[in-house]
Amino acid sequence: MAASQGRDTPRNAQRPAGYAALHSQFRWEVPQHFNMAQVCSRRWAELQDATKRVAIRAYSSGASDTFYTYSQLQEQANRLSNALAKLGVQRGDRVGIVLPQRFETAVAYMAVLQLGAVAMPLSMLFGPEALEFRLQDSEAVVAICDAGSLPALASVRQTCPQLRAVLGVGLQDADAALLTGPQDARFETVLHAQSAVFALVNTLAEEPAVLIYTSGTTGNPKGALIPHRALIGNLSGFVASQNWFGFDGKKNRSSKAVFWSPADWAWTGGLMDALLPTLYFGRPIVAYHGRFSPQTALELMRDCGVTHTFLFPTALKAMMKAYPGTKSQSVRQQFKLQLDAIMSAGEAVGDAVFGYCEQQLGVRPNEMFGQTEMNYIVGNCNLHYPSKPGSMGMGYPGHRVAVIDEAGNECPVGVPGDVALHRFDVHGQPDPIFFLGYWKNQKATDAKFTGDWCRTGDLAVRDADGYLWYQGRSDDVFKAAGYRIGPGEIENCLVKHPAVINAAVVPKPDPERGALVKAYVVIAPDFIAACADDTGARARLHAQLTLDLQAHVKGQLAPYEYPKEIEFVDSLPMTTTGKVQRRVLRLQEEARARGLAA
Ligand SMILES: Nc1ncnc2c1ncn2[C@@H]1O[C@H](COP(=O)(O)OP(=O)(O)OP(=O)(O)O)[C@@H](O)[C@H]1O
Repeated sequence: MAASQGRDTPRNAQRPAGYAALHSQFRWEVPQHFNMAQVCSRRWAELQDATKRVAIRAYSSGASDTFYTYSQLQEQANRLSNALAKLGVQRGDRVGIVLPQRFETAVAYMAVLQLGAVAMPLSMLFGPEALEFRLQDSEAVVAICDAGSLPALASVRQTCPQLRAVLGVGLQDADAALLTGPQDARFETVLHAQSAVFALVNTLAEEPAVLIYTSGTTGNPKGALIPHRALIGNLSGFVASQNWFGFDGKKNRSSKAVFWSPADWAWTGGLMDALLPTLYFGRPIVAYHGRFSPQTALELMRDCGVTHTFLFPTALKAMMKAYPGTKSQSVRQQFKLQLDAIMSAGEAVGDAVFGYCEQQLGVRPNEMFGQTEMNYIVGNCNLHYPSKPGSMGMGYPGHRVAVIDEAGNECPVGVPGDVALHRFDVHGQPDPIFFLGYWKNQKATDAKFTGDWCRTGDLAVRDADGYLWYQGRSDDVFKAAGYRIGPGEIENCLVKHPAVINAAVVPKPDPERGALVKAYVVIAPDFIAACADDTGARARLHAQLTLDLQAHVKGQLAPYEYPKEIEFVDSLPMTTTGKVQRRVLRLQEEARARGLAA
């Protein structure tokens, strides 16, 4: 694949002048003692306006919203910290938090963190097996859940003997019957009985704060242990990707920044890129835990006056198909949106989604790239170095990011290699964003590093301006007839076709070519509606679409990139974080090939 094919970058161009200055002026300031809860809640709760300063706005579509202030957040967190301490939770102990976006979730994080314990986010979508694996692996001593997650949690109670107590938020009497352990209790009852005063444990910046399991896109999830200082490491990227998050003095927008993201607060994107940085800046974040739909998302942003957001590519793709906009009115006008910044990450954004944000949502998006282990390291900042559609941007200030080869040497412009982050910034200071290591897995931690470079396992090429262009995960990139294929580019091209909602490209084993390019495609409902109950018509639609999509890709990409085979499916296998699990499809192809050979 030609590395910077079709990208209109003059070969002799320089990095934008502002970018170099941002890097050289930037200095990390990491105090010896630092606690995420101190900076995200306590310091705001001590201010005079704490009883008016909104921390969480709980959005209820159609009904009236509930506003929670920083004062309430801190008071409830203090009560919960006292309760946890009474349950014997100590500095360094893990506490599972299986809650959706709601006020009590923020309370739980603040309480665990200010106690010096380690918060372990767990998704509401986890079934018993997923919960059991993480609770056992982490040896969590307490879990905080709500009625939605309690049944799954209760079903694995017996096999997690180290779990001393389960605290249930907002339970009805019927739910509460599932609280069977001697120390299990309703969250509200426990908090009510505790003092509202708690002295924060003055943790070291280096101490563990969060144990977060990777999404398992490529294999078994690994527990990444994140220290308190990682929040500081995230901030330069957060501020830049949110177009200065209201701190652009000229526009004086700081007093109206309202944040929202549909990203689950139980994964890195939701916790470290949304909830915690918003609270760090003392601004309100909207909490909504209904099902995501493009309509609800747009209405929520309208009703709450959301100015800043993180929308993952899958969500933007769904919005793009449901609300393409009209010639006379953009989606921004239709919903009276006030967006100042859109950050998007988790998967490649691609120029189709990029164009949608710009033309329909009225904001040039900032793609960001990072991972649980070292989040928010690369991206764009439209106020200082404008996004290029399809590029994931450059290392954010304070992060020395490069594309390296197997030996750990930087690759020349246009040559693909591993995206890697150096342990030290350009001034030789340690980069605070790094995780501490994988939980109980030193071997995997060591394998991540080549000298001082930490490899992300993602491939990219750098253009002459220094922007990085995503090529795919090392595990997802494959060879077909001798050509290197990055699935992202082909998938991006497929979703530009009006009939396609989502697509995943994987290798199909082929005796002659080694592999051929195969696409799994989800068709937009409008296209299927006409032949829903007619299998003959559906087969004809598939045959016609196969030809159309092949021609569509051939017309835009290199000839060897078009999918030789297309399979139409109702949905793609996804992680709970909304990422396509190509691995599952690849394994399916391999199994089918073995079946044929047998
Ligand atoms: N802008 C982006 N473009 C392409 N891919 C991205 C982008 N941002 C993040 N990613 C992908 O998401 C990954 C980080 O996701 P996360 O840390 O949640 O775990 P995971 O890598 O999906 O799970 P696992 O390590 O268990 O397979 C990155 O390594 C990268 O593959």
